[in-house]
Amino acid sequence: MVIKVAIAGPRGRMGREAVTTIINNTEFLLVAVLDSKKEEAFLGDHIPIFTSLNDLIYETEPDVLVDLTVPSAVYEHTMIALDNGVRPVIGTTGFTDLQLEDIRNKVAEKNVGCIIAPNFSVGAVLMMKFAQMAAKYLPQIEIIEMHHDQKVDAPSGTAIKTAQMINEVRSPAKQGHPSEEETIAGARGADISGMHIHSVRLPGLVAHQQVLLGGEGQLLTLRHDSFNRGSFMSGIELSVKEIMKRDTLIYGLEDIIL
Ligand SMILES: NC(=O)C1=CN([C@@H]2O[C@H](COP(=O)(O)OP(=O)(O)OC[C@H]3O[C@@H](n4cnc5c(N)ncnc54)[C@H](OP(=O)(O)O)[C@@H]3O)[C@@H](O)[C@H]2O)C=CC1
Ligand SMILES: O=C(O)C1=N[C@H](C(=O)O)C[C@H](O)C1
Repeated sequence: MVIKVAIAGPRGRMGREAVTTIINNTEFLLVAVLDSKKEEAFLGDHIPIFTSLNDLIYETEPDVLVDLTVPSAVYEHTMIALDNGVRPVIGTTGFTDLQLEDIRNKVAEKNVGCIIAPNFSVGAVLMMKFAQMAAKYLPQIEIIEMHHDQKVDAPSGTAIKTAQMINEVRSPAKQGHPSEEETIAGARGADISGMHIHSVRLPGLVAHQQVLLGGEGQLLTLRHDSFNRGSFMSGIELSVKEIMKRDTLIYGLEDIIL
């Protein structure tokens, strides 16, 4: 069975690459795209462009919605898709905890599968898993994530997910000197249960993360680099296929890759 896919955010850095990936895969049919504006009726010569997700779903009946947009739009897209029985595969980052909880409840209510993947690259998923394994033994941790300077959310979804996975094995604990003080606000980065996340934004970067785990006289560094957005495409293809078999919320690709 060919899977009917719609993509939200087709002009973006990720969306452009995802359009090509989905079109080139004979297991999928790209039925429509959702954009924030409509300068033309079609993408290429025949893929209709919509600015309303409700209209897109009504007219083209996709099985799966791949969302690669912005934090301010993705929650509404996810809820509309679930309400209409369309399975969301979400790459967009920047969800609040409350939004994630709402989506979890909506998935349970509708029995429609949904994947929220803060990072689609297998190397990044492995880095997060290795960090979780290592955190049992080296629980003093700083995460440094580095991205291109057009990214709107900080910290990255990957860094937050890494900290959440580490939190499953690490008890909350303040790190550094007990009475340390920031003389310039933000110097120690964001604090998640005592771990610190530092966000770097520079032109030329794509997506990079280091997890530093310190111990007496030693440092373990786990590092992953995405040098281009092709690194995320096999994770999108896998997610689209996998979500057709699921009816729960999958938050993080580790649950289907590892
Ligand atoms: N999970 C993963 O592996 C990865 C996730 N990401 C995440 O994916 C998202 C997109 O990243 P990136 O491609 O770099 O971002 P871009 O800013 O390049 O692309 C976002 C696109 O979404 C469009 N858009 C904005 N609002 C809407 C809307 N309401 N409906 C439809 N389209 C809309 C924008 O159009 P316009 O500019 O005209 O408003 C733009 O074309 C980010 O959240 C990023 O963090 C990125 C890489 C990998
Ligand atoms: O905005 C990006 O580029 C990326 N966003 C995701 C994130 O926030 O973790 C995934 C990857 O790091 C690229």
